[in-house]
Amino acid sequence: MTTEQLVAQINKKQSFLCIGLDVDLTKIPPQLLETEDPIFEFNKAIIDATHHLAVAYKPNTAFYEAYGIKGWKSLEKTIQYINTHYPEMYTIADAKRGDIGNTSAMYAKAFFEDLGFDSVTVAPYMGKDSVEPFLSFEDKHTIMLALTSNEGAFDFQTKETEGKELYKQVLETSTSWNNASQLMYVVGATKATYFTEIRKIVPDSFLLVPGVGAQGGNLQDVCKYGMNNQVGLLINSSRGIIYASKGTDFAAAAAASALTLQQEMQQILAGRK
Ligand SMILES: O=C(O)c1cc(=O)[nH]c(=O)n1[C@@H]1O[C@H](COP(=O)(O)O)[C@@H](O)[C@H]1O
Repeated sequence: MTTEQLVAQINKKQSFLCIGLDVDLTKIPPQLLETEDPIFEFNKAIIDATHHLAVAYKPNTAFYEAYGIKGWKSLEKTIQYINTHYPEMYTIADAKRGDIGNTSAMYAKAFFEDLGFDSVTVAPYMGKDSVEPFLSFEDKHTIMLALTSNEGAFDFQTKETEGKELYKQVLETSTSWNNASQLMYVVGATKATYFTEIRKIVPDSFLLVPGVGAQGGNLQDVCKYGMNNQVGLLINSSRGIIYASKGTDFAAAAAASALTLQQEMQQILAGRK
C-alpha cells in the first residue's frame, strides 16, 4: 500500500488507529482453546468486529513465534485473512529485524513477498546496509525504531554522542538513505514531549506510535505535538483493545474499546479544520 492510499483510508475512516494483534493464549477466552487454531479464531473475530474503526493491524511476530510452526501458520492465516477480506487495511509485521545486507534481504522477502505485509518494523543498530534491503521493495514501508516507548529507551537512544542524542542521529542519517521516502519511524506515546524535536527532523514521515492504553501514553499529547498535515500518525493499541473482555463478548468489547479511541481521533481531526 502506498502512503497516499494510507492517508486516503485515514480520511475516509476518520481514524488513525492501529490494532496490535499480540495474542497470548493465556489471555483469550477459554472456549477458543477448544478450536483447531485458537490464535487465528481470536484474530478473525477481532478483525471482523473492528476493521471499520481502524486503518491498520500490527501482529507482533513474537506472539506467534512463541508457539512454533503452529504459531507461524496462525500468523500466515491472519495476514491472508486481512488481505483477502479487508484489502484496504494497512498491515505491519512487528518483527524488529535488521542484519547484514544479504540477511536483511531475506527478512524483507519473508515479510513482504511470502507473507504479504505492507510494512515491517526494523531495528537500526546495524546501520544503512542493514536497512536499505527492506527499502528496495516498491510500495512497502520500513518502520525503523527511533525513540521507543519503554524505560530502556533512555539507556542508549537519548544519550548524546558528538553533542547529539542518538535517536536524532538515527533519524537524520536515515533521511539520506536510498528510498528514504519509504521509511516510517517508531516513537513511543510515552515520549510525547519529544515529538516537537522529532518533527523538526522528519516533518513529513509517518510515525508508528505504540504505548497508549496499557503503557500509559496519552493520545491528546501525541497528536498535539506529533501530527502533521497528512496526520502522519498511526496510533497502536494492543492489550487495551484485544483483551477488553475475556468472556464470550470479547470481540464486541474490543470493538467498544476501539470505538472510544476512534471517536477521540475523529474529534481531534475535526478540531484541525
Ligand atoms: O515497534 C513496536 O510496535 C513497539 C515499539 C515500542 O517502542 N514500544 C512498543 O510497545 N512496541 C510494540 O507495540 C505493542 C504495544 O502493546 P500494548 O502495550 O499492549 O498496547 C507491542 O507489540 C510492542 O512490542
